[in-house]
Amino acid sequence: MSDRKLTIGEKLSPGPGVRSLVITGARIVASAPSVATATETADARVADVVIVDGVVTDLTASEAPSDAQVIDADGLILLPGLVDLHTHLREPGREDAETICSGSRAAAVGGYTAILAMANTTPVTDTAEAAERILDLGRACGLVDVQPIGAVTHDLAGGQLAELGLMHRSRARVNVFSDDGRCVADARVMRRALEYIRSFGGVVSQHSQDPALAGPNACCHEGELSGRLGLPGWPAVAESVIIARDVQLARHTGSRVHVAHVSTAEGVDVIRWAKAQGIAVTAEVTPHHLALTTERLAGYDPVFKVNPPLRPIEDVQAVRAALADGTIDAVATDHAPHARHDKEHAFEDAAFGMLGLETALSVVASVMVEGGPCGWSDLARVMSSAPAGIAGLADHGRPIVPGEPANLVLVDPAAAITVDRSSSQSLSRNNPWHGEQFRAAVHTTILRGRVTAAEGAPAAC
Ligand SMILES: NC(=O)N[C@@H](CC(=O)O)C(=O)O
Ligand SMILES: [Zn+2]
Ligand SMILES: [Zn+2]
Repeated sequence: MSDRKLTIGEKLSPGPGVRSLVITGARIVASAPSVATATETADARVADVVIVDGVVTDLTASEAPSDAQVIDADGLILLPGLVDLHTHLREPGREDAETICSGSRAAAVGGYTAILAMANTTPVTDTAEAAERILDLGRACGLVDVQPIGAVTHDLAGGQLAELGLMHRSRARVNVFSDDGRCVADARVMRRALEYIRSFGGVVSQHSQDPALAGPNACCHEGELSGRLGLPGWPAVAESVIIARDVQLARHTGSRVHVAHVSTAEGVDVIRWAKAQGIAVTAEVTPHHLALTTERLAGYDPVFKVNPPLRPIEDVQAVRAALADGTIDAVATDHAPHARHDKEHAFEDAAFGMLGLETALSVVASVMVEGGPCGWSDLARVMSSAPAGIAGLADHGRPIVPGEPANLVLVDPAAAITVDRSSSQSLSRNNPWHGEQFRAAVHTTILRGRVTAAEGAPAAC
């Protein structure tokens, strides 16, 4: 093994001849079982990781090829690369807000090795051709595996089913379907979609929000604060009634439902009940619903306008507890970039959504690990292995052992960082964490043995 340490520049452009990499001295963390254990010290061990041709080949540096490049990971934690079930890239249609490349750069910097691209682009991803195009653009960029999500209904209109089977049988192998941004509100349409995708083990990721209960102008959690601010409110029950309906449809059809961005204690209660019945339901929560409360809206800053809305502390506590006990399976960012001219308006007129890819790990570590109920192995479960399993991504979220693809992230648990929206890789600036300080941060991201980002800088794509 070479004793030459890499400089950042070398990490970012390893050169054509480099086929092997050694990570020395990292604490290797395996994904925990489904309930928070906070036992990361017990189930982690310090070892070296040898990677040849994109695959982990050994856990002893002495077995590394003599020309291997070295990452000194003393003091760092090595996790399986993160997987995001819920990313909005704005290509095609709104490349001023995000492209597949800029979103891929943000994902790599955020520790992600795979992201699922939501279907609400212009045009909508509702055909096999559209899905393959996203797959191909993601591959051309090459910093993260971009897996398209297919729409449930044609043009997200809620009526006619999209080309579910053709999208699944295409090169894109679409497995997750969602009309996100809109709820599949018609129970009959939802039932047909679930019946259809059951044949190939697909899943519907539902934006659970009854449109009649939520109302067309709602933009704030319905409660004391919405009354005080004079903003149209959005009741928690609009979320829980759809989750209740959908878990019954999942049971009836024998098919699989995934609850996108669950945000309420009532929603969590229904999911907990459904899981106890053995119904095939999974759920995700966003970093912002784990960390921020509705009080942030007091200044009418549109950066905090998001769908579903930020909720009161009781809901925040409920989603944290549910993530720790396995009721909520995964963290997903709902990274929703918006151009300035769509976001910088009076609160009621601004677009919904906030950035998330670059800050997710730091936020989740601060809320759930540092002083929270979880260990790093739980974080690996909820941000990597569980979402990979839900989406059916076989090469991600894997244990860090010989024979597995080297899709990895190194985390510095003691890095003091201050978020600066101007240094984001995203083309948009709607970052709700601007100015916030965090302790843990992504250090290096590795996709199939290639360093895709190091210390905040992405590799060339
Ligand atoms: N989350 C948001 O607030 N916005 C999303 C749509 C969505 O997920 O609801 C978007 O596409 O901008
Ligand atoms: Zn949504
Ligand atoms: Zn979304």
